[in-house]
Amino acid sequence: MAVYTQVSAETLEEFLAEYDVGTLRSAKGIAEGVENTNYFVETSQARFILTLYEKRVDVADLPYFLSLTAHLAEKGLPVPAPIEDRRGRALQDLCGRKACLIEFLSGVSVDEPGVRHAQAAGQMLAEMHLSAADFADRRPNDLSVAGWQALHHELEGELGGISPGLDRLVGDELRHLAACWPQHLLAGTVHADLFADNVLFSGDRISGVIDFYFACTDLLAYDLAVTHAAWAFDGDGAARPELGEALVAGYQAVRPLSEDELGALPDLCRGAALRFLLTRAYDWINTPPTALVTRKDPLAFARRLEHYRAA
Ligand SMILES: Nc1ncnc2c1ncn2[C@@H]1O[C@H](COP(=O)(O)OP(=O)(O)O)[C@@H](O)[C@H]1O
Ligand SMILES: N[C@@H](CCOP(=O)(O)O)C(=O)O
Repeated sequence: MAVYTQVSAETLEEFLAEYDVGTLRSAKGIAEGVENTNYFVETSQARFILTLYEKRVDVADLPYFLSLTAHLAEKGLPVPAPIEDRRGRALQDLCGRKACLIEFLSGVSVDEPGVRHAQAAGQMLAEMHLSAADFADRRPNDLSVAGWQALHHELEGELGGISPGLDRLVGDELRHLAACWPQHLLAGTVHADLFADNVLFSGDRISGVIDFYFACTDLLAYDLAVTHAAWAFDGDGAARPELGEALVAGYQAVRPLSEDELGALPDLCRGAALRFLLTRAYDWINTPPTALVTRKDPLAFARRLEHYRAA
């Protein structure tokens, strides 16, 4: 459930009156998602998503995220463009939150992706990397090695409560990654959270890429590693190598990886698995049982990490 902030029909009508988008026909809260409040809005002219940014999004980052999606949409990628009101403003204040009216993209996310989905996801990721090459804004990745160390420090002593040995696994892995994390690979603008629930498909074709709220400036190959950790395993965490291969092949069909990137990929995948292990563990420990949000299982990424370490 992700409708944290209620918007009445009257308030929404007033809000839409600032835009050239027609008049309100219907609005419905969207249950999927965890971070923000999302409404599906239909007007006499078109369909939209209305997002109200909740507490975990840093308001100072919003102009970066909105400029990036506008940039990619202008390049013709299926990325939801922020809609501007008559005065040219995309970022608004609504019901005590920052808010944005966003282009609606059709399609559905796939629960159990197949090889063709993974191949298309890899291709799309590379297309986004190329299309963002001239995007000038920068945002450091606060969830890279230093961020993982800080998270581990906060969680120390508590990880064992999730699973015995987890604290040791994370500590060992952090020491390894801090010592070998690549510094000189090609960097650029990355999505950093391209999980299957953020990719909309119409058949085998990608009709939408959403949720750019972890986007940042980091190694392009790390973004591929994040996508690998997200896509190349089944729901129980068992490896699906054919999906991983299809993903990397799709990526390389658009942007071939350098020798150095290929060589670094195993460690980058370990880092990606650790990143989601840590953020999920943080949420696991800090989300009160009464919260509306369903916590995601950190151990699914501990299993991925073990897989990458063994490989
Ligand atoms: N531009 C869009 N077009 C169509 N559906 C969207 C769009 N943006 C979000 N959604 C829908 O809203 C849901 C939640 O969006 P998401 O950005 O993942 O939320 P959160 O950031 O809270 O996790 C998605 O699963 C999707 O169904
Ligand atoms: N993809 C992350 C969680 C981020 O949540 P999202 O709903 O904003 O994609 C994970 O699976 O841990």
